[in-house]
Amino acid sequence: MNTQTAESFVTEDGRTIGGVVMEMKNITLRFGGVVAIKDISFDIREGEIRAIIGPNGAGKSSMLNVISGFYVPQEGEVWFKGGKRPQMKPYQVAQQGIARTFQNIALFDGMSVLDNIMTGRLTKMHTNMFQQALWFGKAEREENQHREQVEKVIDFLEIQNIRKTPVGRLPYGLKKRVELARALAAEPNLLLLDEPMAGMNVEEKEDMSRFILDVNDEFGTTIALIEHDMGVVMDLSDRVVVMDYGKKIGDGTPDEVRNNQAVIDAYLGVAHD
Ligand SMILES: Nc1ncnc2c1ncn2[C@@H]1O[C@H](COP(=O)(O)OP(=O)(O)OP(=O)(O)O)[C@@H](O)[C@H]1O
Repeated sequence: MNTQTAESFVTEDGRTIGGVVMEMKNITLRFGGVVAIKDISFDIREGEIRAIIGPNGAGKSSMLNVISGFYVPQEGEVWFKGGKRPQMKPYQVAQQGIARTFQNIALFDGMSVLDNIMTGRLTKMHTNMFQQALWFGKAEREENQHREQVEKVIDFLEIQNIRKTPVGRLPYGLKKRVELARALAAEPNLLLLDEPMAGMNVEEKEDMSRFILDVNDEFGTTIALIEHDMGVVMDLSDRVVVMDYGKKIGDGTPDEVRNNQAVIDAYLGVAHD
């Protein structure tokens, strides 16, 4: 059954949230005897900022990896844009307009910021290496288009001054921003952020929060993120899924989640079934 809901609504801050674009239905994921995700269902609506939170080991990264095609769940279905998604490789998921960043930064340290961001365009490249090597007109035109998009992202994230710097020389907070830039270069409809503020100081977190809000606001990009900093999550998100020991224990607006007893218990370390 297609359970996609069509109603859209306008948030208090004037953003339009559309119908459901992604639906996780009864997802279970096991690693041998470890059940990382137990029968979890939730949806993501177009244009919203959706957080997945929970204590360490709750299964959050595993869930993001299911969405991005890195892990294949043993049970359950992933629905995207109203259709059941067949089993896909991560690059095929990326071609559907889903981009991600990683918990542990996954950039090429020896390459410049610009070249790292260019790799975000790979799923959109049509000419092959032979054509590029010979610099045929088509390849040249395509290269220019990619460069244009990358330059837009560099301007947007205010990293012009480091565009030629090798990534390995950058401080942590800026590396995280370059990772975001690479994901944005793919012009995603759905952006997955795995702990975008981890290891950042207060100022860097404020910058990153602003960029996430701006991406959502200016490009209408739907965002699903995992984040440990509660203040940040509650400020940024439209809705929050809470996981604990692989189960979903809460789902709703930040206020609803804040007042959910099971969530309060999980964060205080109170045992529950
Ligand atoms: N590749 C894997 N192989 C085996 N077990 C795994 C693998 N990935 C995750 N797990 C296990 O699945 C469970 C959920 O892990 P996961 O990393 O998804 O949690 P998390 O909520 O993202 O944790 P954290 O906040 O610490 O990153 C944990 O028990 C973890 O040890």
